[in-house]
Amino acid sequence: MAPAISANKLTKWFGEGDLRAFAVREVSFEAYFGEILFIVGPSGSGKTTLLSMISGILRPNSGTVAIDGVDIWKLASDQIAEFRLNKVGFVFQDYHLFPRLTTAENVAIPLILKKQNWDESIKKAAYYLEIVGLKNKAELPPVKLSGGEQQRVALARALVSQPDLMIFDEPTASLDGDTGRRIMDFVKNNILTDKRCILIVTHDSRIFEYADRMMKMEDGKIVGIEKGRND
Ligand SMILES: Nc1ncnc2c1ncn2[C@@H]1O[C@H](COP(=O)(O)OP(=O)(O)OP(=O)(O)O)[C@@H](O)[C@H]1O
Repeated sequence: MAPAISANKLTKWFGEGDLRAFAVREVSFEAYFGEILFIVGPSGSGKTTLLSMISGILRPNSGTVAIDGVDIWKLASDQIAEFRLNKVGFVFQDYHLFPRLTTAENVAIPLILKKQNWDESIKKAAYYLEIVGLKNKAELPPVKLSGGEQQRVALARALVSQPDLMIFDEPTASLDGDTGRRIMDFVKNNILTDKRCILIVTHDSRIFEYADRMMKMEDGKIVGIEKGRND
């Protein structure tokens, strides 16, 4: 089986000439199905830039990234968009929920984008809301939900496409310690499968115990990969 992610000498710079600054330099690593890999490192060390290249958002200047054996930056741009929609589930730090839509409609968005039937999409959204324990909140707008509940709506929305790769950007930053741990317990027990790889960028040391491995970045480079404390 191919690794979930295989990055080879991924490099991204911004600016040209004297102003050229490297955000990510020749980063190579593999991540595997069935693991939770944390990416940690100081602000500005290149974590978001790296995630953006892995998930088909930002084209590298050089290097390659294969997701489940597919070299994504060799795909045509419409295929890259399809890859993003089908293979990657994003959970953003501030959830990115649409305030005027109900919780179920928010979760259904990826299906609507894939031109699936509205009623079917809402039905599937209800199913994933049940998985994240929010079955009875389907009709509410996000503003009526707590921070932890909104985080779970974002999770449900990332799950509806059945992605192989789930990417969480600071998933617990705005949550209290208990809620953060509940979310991470949920991710570990209900979302991680042996066919899924979860990548988490975080500064939150309260959740480091959930990492199978931790990759540390500094100044655009990987300076260490160690086994996490997760057993
Ligand atoms: N669009 C851009 N244009 C110019 N420079 C950029 C751009 N995006 C990122 N950078 C620079 O690249 C470097 C890495 O940024 P990046 O956002 O990847 O770091 P990070 O580790 O995710 O930081 P944080 O933890 O603060 O989110 C930084 O020096 C940043 O200023």
